[in-house]
Amino acid sequence: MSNDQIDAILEQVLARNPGEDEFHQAVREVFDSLPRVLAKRPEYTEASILQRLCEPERQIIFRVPWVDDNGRVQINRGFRVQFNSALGPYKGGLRFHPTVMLGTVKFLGFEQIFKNALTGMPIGGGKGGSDFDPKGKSDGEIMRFCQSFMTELSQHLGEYTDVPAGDIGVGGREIGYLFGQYKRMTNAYESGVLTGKGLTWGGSLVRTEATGYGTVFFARRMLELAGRSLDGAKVLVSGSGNVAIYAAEKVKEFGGLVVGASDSAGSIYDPEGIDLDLLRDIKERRRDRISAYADERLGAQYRDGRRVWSVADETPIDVALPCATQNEISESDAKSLLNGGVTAVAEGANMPTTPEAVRLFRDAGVLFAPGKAANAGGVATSALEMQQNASRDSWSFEYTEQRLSDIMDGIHERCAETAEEYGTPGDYVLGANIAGFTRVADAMLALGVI
Ligand SMILES: NC(=O)c1ccc[n+]([C@@H]2O[C@H](COP(=O)([O-])OP(=O)(O)OC[C@H]3O[C@@H](n4cnc5c(N)ncnc54)[C@H](O)[C@@H]3O)[C@@H](O)[C@H]2O)c1
Repeated sequence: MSNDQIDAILEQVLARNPGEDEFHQAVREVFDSLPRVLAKRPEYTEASILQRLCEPERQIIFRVPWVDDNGRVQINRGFRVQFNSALGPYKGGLRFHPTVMLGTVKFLGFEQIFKNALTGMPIGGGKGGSDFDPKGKSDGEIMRFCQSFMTELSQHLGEYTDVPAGDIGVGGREIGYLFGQYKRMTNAYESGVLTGKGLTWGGSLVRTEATGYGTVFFARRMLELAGRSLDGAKVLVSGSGNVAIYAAEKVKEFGGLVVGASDSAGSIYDPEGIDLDLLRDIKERRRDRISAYADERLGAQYRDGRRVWSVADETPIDVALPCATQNEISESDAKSLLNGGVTAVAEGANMPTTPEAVRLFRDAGVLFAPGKAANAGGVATSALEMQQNASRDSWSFEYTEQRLSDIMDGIHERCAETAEEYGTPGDYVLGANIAGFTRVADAMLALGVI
């Protein structure tokens, strides 16, 4: 397939999905990596694999009515995009955040197809969520919302059909309420229908830590191959949620110093290294803003409205781990990081680096691990949770963490080898896109035109 033909398909995808900028960005980024593989494998073009990949198998949009603590009826919108099931049941998280719209869910679902393929496990790609904002809601409101959301969604799920998990705004508490309502709606204790469950009711050890830990396992391997290490490295982590906290924890275990973190209101700089117990207490228990950290920790600064990457304007930084949300490293943030001496970036979040920033990093020779490879540890451990549920078993922390570490090394090898095979050694973006794409495309070819 020529570059012109690829561009023409891209134009069709953009025209068919107007206004979905993040979805456009995700598709464009994958397409950019594909000319060489499409030239080598004409059967993908003959079977219209690209066009089929960009059209979700099913998209569900539904009303979510619920009653708030003042007795008022509230309405939110729910989504589930079942994108591609060539490799297994749809698998991907649910995001509850006021910015969620169809294009957000489609971008995340599209990324998820390739990420899940890269893990080597039998899982397809999907994603869901709602524009519901959990911030400032009571437990009762969260529960009523989750119950209403699941009342509709339950019709479309099943351990062999579609298996959601958490994402931004959906943690253990929400998964509990969602699972409870699913159980009630179906009169079945179908553990394998949701992952991220509590440890006493079917969850897997290490699932909570998996995305953050996995990102750091990937970064460690990438640095190792370049003759470097996390030991003694100065690191910035964005966000202070699930992925950020456990990424920071693993960096510390490997001898790195995490000096910055953030939330959507601002960032903190702590030259002595972030006190993770304090951060976790503020974020996980008190559900407070990150500014509280600087109030309670001597020597730490709070930077209202500023991204954590601005810390690199003041002190040298070796590694950046964006773990908050999409497009959170702009071109000027990338310049700050480069001026601060950053040599490696690993994406814990999905698509956190804008295309302009990715270009700057690649031109500067920064080791760059794209999210669909670096943050695949979460979904991989979800697949391990499904395995444990299917065999009515539960594994130890050490065993599960070792499996996660092996899976991340495997993903790293797959990306590195593919980049090498296609003549761009060290290009993890191209390696991840092609390795993920070929695994799904081959399965789609085998399954016929469906
Ligand atoms: N949880 C998982 O297993 C998992 C797996 C793969 C990828 N991811 C991705 O990782 C990212 C974080 O997810 P999470 O599960 O940690 O969610 P979370 O809700 O636990 O945490 C999100 C964090 O990001 C911060 N944040 C949100 N919007 C922001 C903004 N505009 N600017 C700065 N900070 C902002 C929040 O304050 C919070 O600290 C998302 O991109 C998600 O899709 C999560």
